[in-house]
Amino acid sequence: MQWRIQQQQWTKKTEKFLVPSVQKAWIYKEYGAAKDVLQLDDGVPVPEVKEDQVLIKVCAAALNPVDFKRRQGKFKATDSPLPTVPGYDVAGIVIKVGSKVEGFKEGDEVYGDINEKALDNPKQYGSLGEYTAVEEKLVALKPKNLDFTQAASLPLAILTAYEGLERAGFGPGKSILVLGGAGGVGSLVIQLARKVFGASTIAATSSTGKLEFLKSLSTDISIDYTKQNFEELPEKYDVIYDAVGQCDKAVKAIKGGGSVVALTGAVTPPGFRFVVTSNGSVLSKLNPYLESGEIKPIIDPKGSFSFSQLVEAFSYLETCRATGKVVISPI
Ligand SMILES: NC(=O)C1=CN([C@@H]2O[C@H](COP(=O)(O)OP(=O)(O)OC[C@H]3O[C@@H](n4cnc5c(N)ncnc54)[C@H](OP(=O)(O)O)[C@@H]3O)[C@@H](O)[C@H]2O)C=CC1
Ligand SMILES: CC[C@H]1OC(C)=C(O)C1=O
Repeated sequence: MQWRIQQQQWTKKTEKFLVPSVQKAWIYKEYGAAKDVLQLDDGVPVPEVKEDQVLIKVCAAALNPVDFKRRQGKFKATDSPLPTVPGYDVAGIVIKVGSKVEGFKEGDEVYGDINEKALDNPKQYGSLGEYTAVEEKLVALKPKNLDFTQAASLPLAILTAYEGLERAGFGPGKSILVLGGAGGVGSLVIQLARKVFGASTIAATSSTGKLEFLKSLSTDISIDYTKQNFEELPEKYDVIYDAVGQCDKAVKAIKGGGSVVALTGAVTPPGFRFVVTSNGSVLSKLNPYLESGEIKPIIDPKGSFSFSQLVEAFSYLETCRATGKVVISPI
């Protein structure tokens, strides 16, 4: 039976929303390729709201590589049970709050990464559905100047960018090289390094066609990796932020005492790995930079993909050629 909310029913006085018991969501019941395992199901249960959670009517959701790596079974040892509704990044409207929620009310427009630990028992019911439940500590009020598509593009990537720079001890007057500067995380590392952390010099790598994009993000040095090997160039850096998986080369390009943030791939000392922790308070702390326009969300030039185009969207993300973020909107 096709189940849909014909319209949100609420009374202006109480602003109560009717919460359905089932929803339309993308699911996979086994690990595998997007075209083989993703199904659009209109009978998926709407998750119960726990006392510290809010229920969000999803307006937009962004894709991350962790979504496809998880669906491929790369983290099955610590995954939640199948079937899975994928999706970490969400932007939407709070329609129900748990009994102990203090920071949000029904009708609030919010955004966040719904999984506190990306790989440790991520939620079974993710953001690629009409509704998702998430702890209030993991979400923040949506920046006033951003639409839901722009807001959904940010959480996991900007939290990763910020946490990696913090862990590396990056700060004013320091130099950084960003490997993968055109990607979802890299494009935010460049912006945060400049606007929040006070970098002296920012370099980044990309292919030929994205060099101008890197410069638009404020890089001082834009390296075309199809023509030059960064590790063979004379410049050395206080921090190298590796969003590609080139830690073995990066350790040859740091200054004495420098560090390499290794998001993916093998880690060579003094490089280090971390797995992003979701945190609504960090998003709130960054909101002024977003609302002032100092930090800008980057949506891939293909634009957002519709809810029904999820398989195409993952196929594109899995080429590892996306510029900025791949977003699913509207939902
Ligand atoms: N440890 C953690 O907590 C986290 C880890 N990650 C991981 O970090 C990696 C990056 O994530 P994300 O930014 O979302 O990925 P994206 O899919 O957004 O990255 C795509 C970008 O990568 C660039 N790229 C690909 N190969 C190279 C290369 N050899 N040199 C320079 N740039 C390159 C592409 O530019 P071009 O087309 O010019 O090559 C493209 O713009 C992923 O492996 C992801 O799994 C992400 C978030 C958290
Ligand atoms: C081990 C890094 C893993 O964690 C996240 C969030 C990714 O995208 C990864 O590849």
